[in-house]
Amino acid sequence: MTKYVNRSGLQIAAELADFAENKALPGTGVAVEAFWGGLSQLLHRFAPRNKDLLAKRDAIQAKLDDWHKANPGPIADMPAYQAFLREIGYLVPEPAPFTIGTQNVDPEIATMAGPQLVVPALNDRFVLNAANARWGSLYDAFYGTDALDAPPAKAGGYDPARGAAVVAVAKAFLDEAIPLASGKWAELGDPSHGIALADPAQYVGQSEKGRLFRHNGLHIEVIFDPAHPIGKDDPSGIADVLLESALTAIIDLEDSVAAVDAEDKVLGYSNWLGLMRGDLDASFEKGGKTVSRTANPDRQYSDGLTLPGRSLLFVRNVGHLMTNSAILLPDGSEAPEGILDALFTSLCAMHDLKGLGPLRNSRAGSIYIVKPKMHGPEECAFTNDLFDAVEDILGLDRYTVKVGVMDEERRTSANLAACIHAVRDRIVFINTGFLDRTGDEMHTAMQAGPMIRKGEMKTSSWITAYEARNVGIGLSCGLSGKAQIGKGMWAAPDMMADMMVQKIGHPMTGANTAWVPSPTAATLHAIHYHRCDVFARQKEVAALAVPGLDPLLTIPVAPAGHNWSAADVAQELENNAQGILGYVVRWIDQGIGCSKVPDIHDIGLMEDRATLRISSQHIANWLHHGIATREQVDSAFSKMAAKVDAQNADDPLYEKLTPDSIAFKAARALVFEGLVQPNGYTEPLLHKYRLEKKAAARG
Ligand SMILES: CC(=O)SCCNC(=O)CCNC(=O)[C@H](O)C(C)(C)COP(=O)(O)OP(=O)(O)OC[C@H]1O[C@@H](n2cnc3c(N)ncnc32)[C@H](O)[C@@H]1OP(=O)(O)O
Ligand SMILES: O=CC(=O)O
Ligand SMILES: [Mg+2]
Repeated sequence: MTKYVNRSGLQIAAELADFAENKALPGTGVAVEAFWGGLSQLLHRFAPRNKDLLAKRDAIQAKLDDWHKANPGPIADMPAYQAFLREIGYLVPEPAPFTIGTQNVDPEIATMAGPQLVVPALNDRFVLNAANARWGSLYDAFYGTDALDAPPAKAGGYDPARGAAVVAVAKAFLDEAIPLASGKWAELGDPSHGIALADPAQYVGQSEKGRLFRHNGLHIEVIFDPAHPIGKDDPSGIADVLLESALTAIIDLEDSVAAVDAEDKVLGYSNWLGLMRGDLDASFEKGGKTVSRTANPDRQYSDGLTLPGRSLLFVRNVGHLMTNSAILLPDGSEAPEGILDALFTSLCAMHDLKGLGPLRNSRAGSIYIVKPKMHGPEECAFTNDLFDAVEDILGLDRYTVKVGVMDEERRTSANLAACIHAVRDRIVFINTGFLDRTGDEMHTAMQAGPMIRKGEMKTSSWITAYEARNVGIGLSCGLSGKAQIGKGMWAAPDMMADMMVQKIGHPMTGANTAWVPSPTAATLHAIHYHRCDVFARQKEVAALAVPGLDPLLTIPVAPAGHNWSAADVAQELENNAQGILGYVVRWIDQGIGCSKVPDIHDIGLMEDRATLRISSQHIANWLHHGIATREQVDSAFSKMAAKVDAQNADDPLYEKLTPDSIAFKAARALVFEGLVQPNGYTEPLLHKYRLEKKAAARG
């Protein structure tokens, strides 16, 4: 049972009060009483408005459901459909042309182009790794992944044949990014005689063993060390090639975490505080040894040049939907979690702004918050007002708190310019969160008919229009040079060869960042920003026509006469059921919010709340429209439960899925109650069953 203490009329979980009063507030200049008083007023002012916005979502969805019931199937009369959407306030008027006015933005966001890493906030080992992923070894990234087109490493230590292939491909990359005046990097001899570059201006400086170069705004450090095991066999003593990789990273309190109560929230906030101070550390067992990890210092080069040693960090708050028992309002109800996140994560970031710890995050003096799952401009305006109020409580200058708007709900995509306008003086990114967006696409048109298969979504017309509109509208609102236009996650963490082929498509669209799931993926994806000059590309893309609403609003309902075979249906159900079970069992039983789960083809896919939203809504949709029966769905769940058990056989903490296990019930509920989940979200059921599991574990 949560123990509460009373502060300014609120019931605050004791561990959260302790965190605030003894860890987060000291040094910030914000007095304890003023903080709790401010929070009390903040909740008084914003909790009812938050509730109204959620009620509006439900009211709109109910009208959409009725409309689709009356007009089943794909949209036959687009003008009539759009008129209806305007009438119910789903589509709102476009703002007059405008340019965002955001100030004090760090260059990693405004003027540089490179990968963005996302990491679950509750995992200290991973978040430190993410902060340090600003620089990554290209040799390691090729050696350890299928991005290298060479036979796998032979067992038993370093494989020299694979190593040679790594060196060859890394040097070929150097020939592309920092060509020599004559010859190839593979032919470079003793570097002490100097390295003549085709463009000498690319040389930036040197460190003890490294030579530092720059291309397309990104740094490359070539390490020369003839005493190193790799360098000693290299004709010029090159031991490694380091790439500036994850320019920015998002410490995620949302899609990738399981945070259901004060205990979990305090863990997430503590890790964020440690990162903002620069004194977070983590110890863990790896390869039979205890490893300690801390945040890397900045990097020093000749002539006093200092480069950031860490990714510039954002924190992703939760959206407007959930409440959390960490704080109870005077009427005993739970406080909206997004309001808590806004205040607590901003407070923690003051340790960075005030330089209270050993390291700095934002050199420009900003706090970077990603806000997910907002539906339309009114909800963006709510966030803007909320951040104003947070700044007032904490004594921060107006617009210190910046916002990244996830374009991941359909009502936001359809009114994107108005959404940007609502936060125009604090916006630092728009990003296509296509995973949540796909879930919302399905739920919005749930009543229209059976959806196309999950695998076909990525090529359907709405998603193409959505991606292109996001860039086009972002450019027309003046984001280039001031803010990020971002692309979504590469959700196949082990498929790096495919990523190398496909993900260059992201910078080519004019996006100056895109999400990657791991530091290794960040280093490999960085290559794409050497191959594509994004800011030049943005100028070309700005001249292209932006797709209109018609393709965006074309719903992915299967045309009449679809004829999926019994085998197609079984495969679709089993694939979704496997993803759901594999993800949910670790979420509910172990509190792991992001997992790599093998799909039906045994490809490990990143699963999180957003991919769960897709899979659960897809089955719910096919069930609702009679493409599958309850019995078929249950049989897919039973079959896949055995498979998921086998996949987890090596995990000593794993508990098998049985019909009575809480995790299995949660997975079934996500599908069988999927139709009535708000906007098809997974959080309400995930939280309910995780809390049940935690209570059961406490006895
Ligand atoms: C829809 C959306 O919202 S997408 C955004 C949310 N998704 C995410 O944030 C994905 C983040 N990624 C992850 O959580 C993980 O990469 C997973 C779950 C996909 C795979 O995790 P694992 O199976 O443990 O990965 P794997 O075994 O290949 O690698 C683990 C190593 O990589 C590191 N690593 C993996 N992912 C990350 C990451 N995102 N950030 C930092 N380090 C990471 C780990 O620290 C670990 O290294 P260590 O042993 O030195 O500490
Ligand atoms: O948050 C990202 C998404 O794709 O959803
Ligand atoms: Mg999302």
